Amino acid sequence: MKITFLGGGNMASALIGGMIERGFAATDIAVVELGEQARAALAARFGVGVHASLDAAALACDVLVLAVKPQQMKAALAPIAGRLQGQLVISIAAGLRLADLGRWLGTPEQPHARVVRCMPNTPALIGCGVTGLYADPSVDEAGRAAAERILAAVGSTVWATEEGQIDAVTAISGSGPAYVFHFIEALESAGCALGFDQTSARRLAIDTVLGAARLAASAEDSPAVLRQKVTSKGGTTEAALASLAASGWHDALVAAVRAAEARGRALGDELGKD
Ligand SMILES: NC(=O)C1=CN([C@@H]2O[C@H](COP(=O)(O)OP(=O)(O)OC[C@H]3O[C@@H](n4cnc5c(N)ncnc54)[C@H](O)[C@@H]3O)[C@@H](O)[C@H]2O)C=CC1
Ligand SMILES: O=C(O)[C@@H]1CCC=N1
Repeated sequence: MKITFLGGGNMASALIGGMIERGFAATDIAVVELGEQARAALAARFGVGVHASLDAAALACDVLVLAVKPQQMKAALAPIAGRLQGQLVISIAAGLRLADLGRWLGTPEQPHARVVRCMPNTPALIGCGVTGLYADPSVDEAGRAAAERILAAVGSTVWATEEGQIDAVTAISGSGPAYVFHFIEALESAGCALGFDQTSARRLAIDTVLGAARLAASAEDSPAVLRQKVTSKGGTTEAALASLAASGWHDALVAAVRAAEARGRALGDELGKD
């Protein structure tokens, strides 16, 4: 399976790194990237083929992964509109809808329908991603299996039953690593405020998140039960959780995820108008 990435930035690098780690051949992967330095870095880091434009060589693939920013997508696809020959297209762009991508990839009379909309996340780089997928109903079983094979190489996968759920996946797990990194930053600052040097505070913060996530993933207990097991009556955790509750932490996070989902839908509305 020959795979071409359109756009070789953060997310494409995370996917390519994870795929190669899991046994995909670098010689089966090509990247179309505008930035000269980025192209050189991708070739040196992963050994993949690089192209400055979506020329015929880059288009000679089975799967085209769309990995430019949503705002860059329409212009990036203009040179190939109507030129695809049945390739499976996988879009990882936030917000952009299948109907609009199909129009931009094909012609107004004949949109390209063989498109799967996906939302991975950056831990894909170390094989620990999670991706939501939704396929246009016309995508056949082989197309779904190909998309699944690529994304499952870099983490777990969840198929959505309707396209709108991809905006929710974007808000939960696509953007989610940023929420967790922000949490780590805050725990690290607290460690520094309580007298640790930054290196030690960071170690305490990161290993706490890592250990708790691994425990949550492996234990039979729910996260709520695991939390209760840490929280001794009249103890330190209870004091911390009461302080978090008083500051509206839980509702603030739910509101943040809702804001991300709304932004995804708004991006689809704004950019799909063209
Ligand atoms: N960063 C993240 O955590 C995630 C990002 N995404 C989606 O992935 C997509 C890419 O995001 P990032 O990698 O973060 O952005 P990025 O800005 O790091 O990468 C985009 C790359 O595309 C290149 N590019 C722009 N126009 C081009 C064109 N016409 N031809 C070839 N290359 C072109 C840019 O030079 C840049 O290197 C976005 O649509 C985003 O919504 C999805 C999941 C997570
Ligand atoms: O912030 C964004 O729009 C992209 C989509 C999910 C993660 N990063």
